[in-house]
Amino acid sequence: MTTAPSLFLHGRAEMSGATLFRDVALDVPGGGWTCLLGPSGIGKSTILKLFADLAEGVDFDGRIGATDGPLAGRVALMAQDDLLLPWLDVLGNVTLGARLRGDTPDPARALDVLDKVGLAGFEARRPSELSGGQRQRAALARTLMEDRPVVLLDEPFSALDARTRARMQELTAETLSGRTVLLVTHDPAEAARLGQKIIVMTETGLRDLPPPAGPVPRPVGDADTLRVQANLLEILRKDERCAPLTS
Ligand SMILES: Nc1ncnc2c1ncn2[C@@H]1O[C@H](COP(=O)(O)OP(=O)(O)OP(=O)(O)O)[C@@H](O)[C@H]1O
Repeated sequence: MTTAPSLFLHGRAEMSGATLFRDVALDVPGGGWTCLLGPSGIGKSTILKLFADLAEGVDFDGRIGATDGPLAGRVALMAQDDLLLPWLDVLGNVTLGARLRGDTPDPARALDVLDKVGLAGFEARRPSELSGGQRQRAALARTLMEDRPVVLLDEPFSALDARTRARMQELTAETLSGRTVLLVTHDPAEAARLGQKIIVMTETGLRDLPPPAGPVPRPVGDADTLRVQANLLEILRKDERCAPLTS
């Protein structure tokens, strides 16, 4: 893996003349986890797609990229929709990135990652033969297979039961250690566990919140983590348009 760069997105976005978001100033530190929260429809997924150069139909006016040069070829995106190809089995989906790049797929590594996400024995199934949570873990496995310095995760654990979610957070934090990770989540507990930078996006801008102390993933019962989780929930429940903003 090459060095994990810092990212920036400063600007506004429109689609068909309608504003998606305005005057966002987002800075994502390199080599760690940044968590982005905010109300539904505020533009979080659009930001991930802009970084991945997959924001079809979106007019972005501003500056976006990595501080050390072009981002192209250095980004893996796990979209909100799992985007598993229905005609491929799980193993085929998980090794798809390598085949699309013209690389030799590594089925042994893919089977190891599938084992780690709890899908050992599911490699020959089609996506239609999986539950929602299993599909999401297959998509996670595909993302973890990509050896990219920048990883964008759009609600990657949203379909998982609490126990599996905690385990997948730990696996993902361990696997992506040292990479630049931008995680979109609606879950304050998840942001408090994983965020080294925590940002709430509102209609009027971005608000940085101090993260808990300690390395990620933080223990679920850690007192500082629970305090930040509660604080985040309070902030998300309030009308953010009235809250003081830092940018
Ligand atoms: N293909 C599209 N055509 C038109 N509008 C779109 C399209 N995709 C997204 N939008 C609009 O762009 C805005 C931002 O959407 P986006 O998916 O980025 O929000 P989000 O914050 O990620 O929401 P959620 O938390 O519900 O996933 C929304 O108002 C949405 O309706």
